[in-house]
Amino acid sequence: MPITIAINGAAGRMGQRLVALGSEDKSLELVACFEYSGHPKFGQDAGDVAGIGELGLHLVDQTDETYEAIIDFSVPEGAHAAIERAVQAKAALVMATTGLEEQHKAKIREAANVIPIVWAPSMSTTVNLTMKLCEIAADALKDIQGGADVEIMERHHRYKEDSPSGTALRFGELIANKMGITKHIHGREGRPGKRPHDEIAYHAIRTGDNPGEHTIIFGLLGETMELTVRASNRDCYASGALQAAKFAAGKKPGLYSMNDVLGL
Ligand SMILES: NC(=O)C1=CN([C@@H]2O[C@H](COP(=O)(O)OP(=O)(O)OC[C@H]3O[C@@H](n4cnc5c(N)ncnc54)[C@H](O)[C@@H]3O)[C@@H](O)[C@H]2O)C=CC1
Ligand SMILES: O=C(O)C1=N[C@H](C(=O)O)C[C@H](O)C1
Repeated sequence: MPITIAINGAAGRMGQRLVALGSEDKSLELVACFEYSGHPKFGQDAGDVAGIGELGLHLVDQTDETYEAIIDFSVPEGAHAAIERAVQAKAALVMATTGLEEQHKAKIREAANVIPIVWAPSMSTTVNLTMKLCEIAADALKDIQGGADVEIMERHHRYKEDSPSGTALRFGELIANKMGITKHIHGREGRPGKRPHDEIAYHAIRTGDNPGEHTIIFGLLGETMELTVRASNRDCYASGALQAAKFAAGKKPGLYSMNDVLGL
């Protein structure tokens, strides 16, 4: 039997790719497409909006359908609604929205007591693999003579609302934990003076339609290592989220990561 899924934020850039890929996947059945009622395409057929032709599923803000998993790519308020929907439906939740505030994060942790939740700032396989590689690098370089400076650059499309990306922040958190770094700064201007070692700096670039790239720089005296991971379109995130929904449906309550989903 296919796993029944719902998508929250279904008319968005990511939502449309989830509708397209989710409706093609024979192991899944797309049963609900949620959207904000003020969206200009609210009420329209979700397949038409996604550019794949009529699916017979409309963009709604409520439904009588039951589903085993809900995938959220929306905004913080939408994420809040998705958590409530998942708890009410006793469904698994895939939480992909970034830029969440502490109140939303606390709500996710609380909900994980009653439902299974996969929560990750990036559902991409190569991004999660690069995170592992960065942890290895950070561990190896933490005590290197002369020190290793870590800086994180990310590039995204002009429409992105949060900065730096959730993925950049996660890279920084993982590296900081390994290297014992406590200071996180965002860009530099004026005369900040000599760079302290105990610092990770984030640089966020917003141009055009870039679907996302991250470069993590480990700068030593005499040599530099850079790890770059780059999406060429959004399907790496959408297919990862669908894989996460299959993984989580029917699992016991708890918080799961993409490492759990991907077996990394
Ligand atoms: N974890 C991951 O792998 C990835 C995460 N993201 C994150 O996903 C989020 C969405 O990204 P995009 O699709 O590019 O944004 P988008 O702005 O194109 O789509 C967001 C959609 O959510 C809808 N929405 C707003 N309020 C809502 C509500 N209360 N209930 C349901 N839907 C609501 C909007 O109308 C819009 O259609 C962002 O936070 C982004 O950073 C994006 C790509 C990958
Ligand atoms: O908004 C986006 O587009 C993306 N957001 C996520 C993030 O903030 O990390 C993931 C990906 O980089 C695309």
